[in-house]
Amino acid sequence: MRLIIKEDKAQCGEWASNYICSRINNFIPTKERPSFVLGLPTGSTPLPTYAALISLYKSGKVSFKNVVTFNMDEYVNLPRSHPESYYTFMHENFFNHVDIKQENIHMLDGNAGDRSLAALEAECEAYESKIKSFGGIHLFLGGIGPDGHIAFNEPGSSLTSLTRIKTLAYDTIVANSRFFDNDIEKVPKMALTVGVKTVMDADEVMILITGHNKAMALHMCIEEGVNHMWTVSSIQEHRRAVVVCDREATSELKVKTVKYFEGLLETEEFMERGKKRKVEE
Ligand SMILES: N[C@@H]1[C@@H](O)[C@H](O)[C@@H](COP(=O)(O)O)O[C@@H]1O
Repeated sequence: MRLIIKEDKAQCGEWASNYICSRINNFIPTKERPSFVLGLPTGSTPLPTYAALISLYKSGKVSFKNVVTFNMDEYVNLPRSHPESYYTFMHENFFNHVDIKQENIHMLDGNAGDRSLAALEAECEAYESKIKSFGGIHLFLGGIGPDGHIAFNEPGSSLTSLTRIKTLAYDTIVANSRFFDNDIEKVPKMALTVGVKTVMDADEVMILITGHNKAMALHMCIEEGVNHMWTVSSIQEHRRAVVVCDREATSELKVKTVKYFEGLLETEEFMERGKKRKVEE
C-alpha cells in the first residue's frame, strides 16, 4: 500500500486527479474491457478532486467519453431530485461539467421499484451484475467516514460484502445531519451501498482521507490490522492500493510512519528526476 501525504486538501485533490487522469489516458481498450471503469464516492472529501478533474477536462488534458462510472452508494427513499441525494451531488459537482455520456453513469437507485426490500435487493444484485458486465472496475476512488467506514460499510460490516441495503450507524446519521439542517430526523436511515468486496475487487483502489476528524481512522487503516470495525483497513490486503491524505489527518500516526512513507516518496521522486535527466541527455 502507498501512503501519499500532502500538505492540504487542495494538494490531495490535485494529486488524485492527476493520477486518475493518467490512468484514463494510459488505458488501452480491449474487446473484453472496452471502457475505463471508474468507481466514485460522494462527500466533501472528493470535492477538490472533482474540481481538479473538471479543470483538467476543460484544459483538454482528459476526456471522459470512454469512461464508465459506478457510484458507491445512495440513500434509500430520498428522491433523486432532492438536493442532498447523491445523484444530485454527483451531477452538480462532477458529471454536468465533463463530457461523460449519460448512459455511462451508474448510480444505485434508492427508490427502485416499489421500494420494498425485495425491489431494493434486486437493484443491488443488478448493480453487481452491471459492474461484471463491464469486466469489473479499473480504479475505485473512495472517501471514508470518521469511523473508518468505506462507502456505507459501517463498523462491523463483512469484509466480503457485496452491494446491499444497510442501516446507517448513529454516528454516520449525526455526521451527515450537517447536510440536512443539522436535524438527524431528516437524515435517511438506510442506504444502498457497494460492499467492501465490491470495492476491493477493483484493479486499483485509491482512498482520500483528509482533516483532523479522520486522523484516528487513518491510524487504524495504516498502523493497525485488518478489522471489520474499521472497514477501510481492508485495503491492506489489496495489491494496488493508495491512500492520499493531508497533513491534518496524520496527527494520530507515529512520526516514524510519516517519515517512512515520506521517505519512499522522496526516493520515487528522485528516481523520476533521474529518468527525466537521462531522457534529456
Ligand atoms: N457514504 C458516504 C461515504 O462514502 C463518505 O466517504 C463519507 C465521508 O464524507 P465526507 O467526505 O464529507 O467526510 O460520507 C458518507 O458516509
